[in-house]
Amino acid sequence: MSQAKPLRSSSTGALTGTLRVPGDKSISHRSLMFGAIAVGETVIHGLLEGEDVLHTAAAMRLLGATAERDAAGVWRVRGVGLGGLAEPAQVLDMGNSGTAARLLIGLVASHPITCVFTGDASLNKRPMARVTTPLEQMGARFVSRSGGRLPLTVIGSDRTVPVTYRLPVASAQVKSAILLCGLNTAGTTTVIEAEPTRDHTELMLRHFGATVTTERLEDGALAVSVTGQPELTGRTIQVPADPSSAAFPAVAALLRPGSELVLLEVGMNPRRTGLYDTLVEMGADIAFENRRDLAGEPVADLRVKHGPLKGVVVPADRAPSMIDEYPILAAAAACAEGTTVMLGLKELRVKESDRLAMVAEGLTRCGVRVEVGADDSLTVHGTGRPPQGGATVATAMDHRIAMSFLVLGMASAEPVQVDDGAFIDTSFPGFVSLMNGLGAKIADAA
Ligand SMILES: O=C(O)C1=C[C@@H](OP(=O)(O)O)[C@@H](O)[C@H](O)C1
Ligand SMILES: C=C(OP(=O)(O)O)C(=O)O
Repeated sequence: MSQAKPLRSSSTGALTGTLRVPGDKSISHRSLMFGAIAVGETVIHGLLEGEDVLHTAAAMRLLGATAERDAAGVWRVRGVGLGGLAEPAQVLDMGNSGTAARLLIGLVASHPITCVFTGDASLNKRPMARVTTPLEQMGARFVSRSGGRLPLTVIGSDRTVPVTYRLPVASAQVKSAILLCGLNTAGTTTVIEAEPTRDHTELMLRHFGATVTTERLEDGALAVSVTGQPELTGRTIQVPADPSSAAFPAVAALLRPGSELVLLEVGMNPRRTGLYDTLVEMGADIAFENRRDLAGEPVADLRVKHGPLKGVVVPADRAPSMIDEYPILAAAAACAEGTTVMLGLKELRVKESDRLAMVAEGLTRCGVRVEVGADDSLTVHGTGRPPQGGATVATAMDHRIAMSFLVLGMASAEPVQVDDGAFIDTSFPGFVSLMNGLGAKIADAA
C-alpha cells in the first residue's frame, strides 16, 4: 500500500439495487484467531478478505496454525489447540489494524513465547499501553517504543494469573485482549465495563466451547468473566455483512433523491447498531426486514429509501455502539436540516487517524459549518441543502474518512476528492466498483 490513490466522487442520481456488503471485520478477525487456538478444523463462510483481516490470517500462520481459502471462497483454519501457539520466526506485521494488534497481543501474552509486533505508520502511532497495562498485571512483559507504541515485543508466560480489571476506556479491543489472555490462564479472569462494548469475543468464545459469563453489578457496570483453560473445538462460522460497511451505501441512499437499496444480511448485534438508531431518529426511512439469527449473531435485510433528515443530539453513551460510524454520520448530518451534536467522541482521536479532527477539517473544506468542543464533541450545522464540496480532503491513512467523504461527494454541489482511497481495502475491498454499480460516480483522480 505504498502508492496513494486519489479518488473523486461526483453528484449522482438515484442509487438502486440489492447488495450484500463484505463480511463483518470484527467477527472475521476473531474467527481466524479462535479457529487457530481450537482443536480441529474451523470453517468460515463469508470471511472479510480485507487487508486488516488478511494480516490476522498471516499472523496465525506464523504462530503455527494453517488458514487457507478454497476456490469457493470458504476459509478453513486448522488450530494448534489452546496453549499451542508457536513462537513466530518473523515480526508480526498487523498493517493498519488496531483490532488485530491488540487482540493478538492479548492472545500470545499467556503463551511462553516472544513475539514482535509492528504495523504501518498509522497503527504505530496508536496507544498500546491500554492493553499492556492489564496484561502486565497478569504476568506478561513488554518492551515497546516510548508512549507504549508499536513496534512492541511481548514476552509471554505460561504462568499468567487471572485478574479482575475495570476498563478505564470503553473498548472492546482492550476487553478482548484481557479475556484472550485469560483464556489460557488458570482460574477466572474478569473484565468490568461501565459501558457495554461489542460482545463478539464473548459470543464466539462460547460458540467454540468456552465458559463466558456476565453479571450486572450494583453500579450498573457489566462484569464479563472467562473460565481459563477450556477445551476449544473447531466450529463452522457464518460471518454477517458488516454493519459498519453497510453504513456507507445506506447513508448514500438516504441522501440521493429517488434511491432505494436493499442491504442483505447486515449484522444487527445491538452493541453495533447505534448509527441505525440515530439515522431513524433523524427521520430516515429504513425498514429492518427478515430479522433472524445467523450462527449466533442477529442479522436483518435493510431497505433504505431516500428522504429528508433532521439534526439530532447523539448522547455520549451511544458512542460504543456506533464508534466507527461517526465520520459517515457527520456526512449525513452535513446534508440534514438543522444542527447535529455528537457528544463523547474522545476515542475518535486514537483511531486510524484523529477522526474528530479529520472530519471537522474535511467538512470545513467542503463548506460545512462545524465546531469541535473542548469536551470532544462535534457539532455539524446542516442547512437541508447540498454542501458546497469542491475540495480535496485529507484522509490520513484512514479508510472510514475516505469512504465518508466519497459519500458526501455524491450529495454535494461540486465533486469531493479524497487524497488517498488506497486504505479502503483494509475494511471494504471492492467499495468503489460496488458503489458505482449502484449508480455512484467515483473515479480515479490521479
Ligand atoms: O473489537 C473490535 O473488533 C473493534 C473495537 C472498536 O475499537 P475499540 O475497542 O478501540 O473501541 C472498533 O473501533 C474497531 O473498529 C473494532
Ligand atoms: C477503528 C477501526 O479499526 P481498528 O481499530 O481495528 O484499526 C475501524 O475499522 O474503524
